[in-house]
Amino acid sequence: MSETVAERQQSTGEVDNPITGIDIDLVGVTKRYPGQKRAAVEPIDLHIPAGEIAIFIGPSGCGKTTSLKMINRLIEPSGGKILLGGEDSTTVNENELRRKIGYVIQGGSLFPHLTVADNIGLVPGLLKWDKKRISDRVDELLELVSLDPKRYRNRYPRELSGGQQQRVGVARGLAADPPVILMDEPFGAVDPITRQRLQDELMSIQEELRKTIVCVTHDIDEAIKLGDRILILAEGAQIQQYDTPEAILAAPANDFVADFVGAGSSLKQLSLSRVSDIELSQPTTATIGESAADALSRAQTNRDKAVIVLDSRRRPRDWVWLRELKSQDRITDPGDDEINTVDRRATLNDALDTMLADSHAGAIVTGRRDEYLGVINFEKVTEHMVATTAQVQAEQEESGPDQPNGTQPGQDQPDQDQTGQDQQGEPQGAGA
Ligand SMILES: Nc1ncnc2c1ncn2[C@@H]1O[C@H](COP(=O)(O)OP(=O)(O)OP(=O)(O)O)[C@@H](O)[C@H]1O
Repeated sequence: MSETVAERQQSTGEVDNPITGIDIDLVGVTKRYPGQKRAAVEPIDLHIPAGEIAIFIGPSGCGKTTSLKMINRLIEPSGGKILLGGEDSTTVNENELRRKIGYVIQGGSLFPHLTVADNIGLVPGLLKWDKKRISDRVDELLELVSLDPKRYRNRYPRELSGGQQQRVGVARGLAADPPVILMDEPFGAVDPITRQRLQDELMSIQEELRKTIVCVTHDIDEAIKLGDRILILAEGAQIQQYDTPEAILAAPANDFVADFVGAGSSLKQLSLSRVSDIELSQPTTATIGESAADALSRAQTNRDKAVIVLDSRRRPRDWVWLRELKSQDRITDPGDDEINTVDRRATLNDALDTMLADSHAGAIVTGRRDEYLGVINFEKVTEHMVATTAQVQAEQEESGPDQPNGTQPGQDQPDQDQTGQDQQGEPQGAGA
């Protein structure tokens, strides 16, 4: 199995933030629902290292959600053991489980009659934190998920957009600072651009907090983008492959995986390229409140056609054409309007999507806590993609046509039973 970012950082000592997550181990875990002929989860062995994001993916009904929910005992296993940081989860009481595991589901699933603050403060309240501590924690988490506490803490869920509700859902999952976060299709209910922003934010939060995150998704691109490791399951939660996205794309373990990863998996390697691989341009910036004439004159000297407006914490708030500046006295705050940005960890595919939704032929790039970093340009992305495609093709020609089980990534597969029953390749990666 190839090395993950967390492993590399550990072995080289280049650790920015300490890991706050804990190991999760499934040992011979099974689940048979009453009256079920075939077990939903046949014995599964799995090790998820502390500080990593593991993504569960597989066809509908293969047992992803059941496997996830057994980790926080929303579903009781029929057999086997689940260890959290080496401790058997069946010996842990309910409050201790709440403290250890945060849970985030599609749409945020907020309580409609509670404010944002009360939704986020729910678990800390159950854990009997005092009011001041809960209130401070709510503000801290709203900042972390890029919602201004003053503006949002007293709103009700119906007063938020779908993406904002989902952010509050993430904040609620993080509220008691649990080492483990479980996410079930967390970004399934929002439009593609919001989905991409939420994924970026999750990666940014994870870089800071280094929890152990287990996430179920139906979207292979989301799995490739977010996962340190991807677990590909077939019916009965049988492990087909459990490895890094790079390793799975380069060498699918069997036909089932190759088929699941999908046609053009060599091209999918492009979605492994990140915004941070590209040199950013640095157009003129201006700060809210400063003289518009000063900003205009700087932009004209730099031969820029537009200016990026930052707030006092250097977060991008607007991208204005010079003609709009000419009618202004001061650089103004655009208010509630959200600006499209991409995180530096976003994939180039995401960056392209954001550019297409914008009229500037570029996308504003942000780093930790939404801080402005520069602009990624269309030409730079296409140049990089052309170079990467050429490299992937050259590597494929060099390695010849033989792939595991005679399958070439991207090659059309014969009709297969999605249950995996017709597959010849042995499931791999169990207990890896
Ligand atoms: N409460 C239940 N009672 C009986 N069978 C169930 C129950 N919950 C799930 N199952 C069955 O167990 C199997 C696994 O279900 P699970 O929800 O874990 O799959 P999944 O991979 O998450 O599916 P999806 O991607 O469609 O959400 C399915 O065959 C499902 O019908």
